[in-house]
Amino acid sequence: MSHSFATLAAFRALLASQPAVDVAAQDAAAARDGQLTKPPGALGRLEDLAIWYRGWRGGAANEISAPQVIVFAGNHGVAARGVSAFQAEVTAQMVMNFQTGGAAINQIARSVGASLDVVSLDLDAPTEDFTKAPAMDEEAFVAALQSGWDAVDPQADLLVVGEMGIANTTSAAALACALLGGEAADWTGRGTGVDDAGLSLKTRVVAEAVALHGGQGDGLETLRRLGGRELAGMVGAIARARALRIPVILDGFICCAAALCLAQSHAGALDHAVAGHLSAEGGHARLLEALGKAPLLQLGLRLGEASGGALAIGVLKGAVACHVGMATFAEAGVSDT
Ligand SMILES: Cc1cc2ncn([C@H]3O[C@H](COP(=O)(O)O)[C@@H](O)[C@H]3O)c2cc1C
Ligand SMILES: O=C(O)c1cccnc1
Repeated sequence: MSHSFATLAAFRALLASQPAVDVAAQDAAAARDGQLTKPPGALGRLEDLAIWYRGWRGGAANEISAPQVIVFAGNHGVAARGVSAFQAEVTAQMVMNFQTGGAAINQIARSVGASLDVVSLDLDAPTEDFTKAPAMDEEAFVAALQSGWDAVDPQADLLVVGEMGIANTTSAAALACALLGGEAADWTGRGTGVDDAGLSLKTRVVAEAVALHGGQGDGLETLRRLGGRELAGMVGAIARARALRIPVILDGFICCAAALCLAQSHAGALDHAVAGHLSAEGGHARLLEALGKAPLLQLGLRLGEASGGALAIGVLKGAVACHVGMATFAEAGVSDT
């Protein structure tokens, strides 16, 4: 079942009626986990992951065979302030690179057996510079949420969302600072690699943006003001995955900043999501702590493009494969003491 929502109020209403975890499926998975041929707890977090995954999928126990990766692309008015080490044209150029298979995410998605969709969101119409005005009006914001909602494949059994958008670590830092407090400097990192002068300019820009838009509304309203189309696209997709009972792996700092907006508007809206990795971008560790999510991987990545989340597909596949395929002590004739 798909929905279109003409207004933000309609999207909020959908969020209020999302499915909960299937407790019976979760309990059955926990019971099965206890009977598998291994010392109790010996598969560590893989055991919790498998139980969590089965709880959200419900129904028959299957291995993960149809993971979907979606990369949303958008352009930011604030890029004109010089907050990135790269120019805004790179967003569209990288979309071409995704389409011809030349980016990191193309290789990673293929290596873990995931499909890859790239959703380009009005690259010719950057959002407003949010140091001067809200990034998006409601119409643009809702359209981006809807694009994310529509991009999820109902046949997928796992979703990873990520982004491409020059200057979007500035947007992510402003969102985290506005919603979680602290100083702009606590949340502002080097992104694509700005130098010291660039970092201090970027920190001032984040502070200006938070002074203008902080405390003006809940997570979704803050996302409209300080976010971007690709961040809103990720939020729409995470919400649609919940409606379809598709578990989600979050990517790095930018993805988690977008996800934070959803969680701050609707408590529990990320219960069907895990954190794929800890990014090297300053602020991600604190952001994950606020989300209450421990990362699956820590590889020093600071790329975005869903790359860290997609790498974590392999971990989740391994967890579910063990859960589904292992013999129980009784089946294998292995003594359980
Ligand atoms: C060639 C290239 C490929 C990328 N792939 C992801 N990003 C990442 O860098 C950007 C965020 O950093 P900032 O806020 O400093 O602009 C985003 O587009 C993010 O996806 C890239 C950036 C570049 C330059
Ligand atoms: O963690 C991320 O999402 C990230 C970090 C730096 C640049 N682009 C993305």
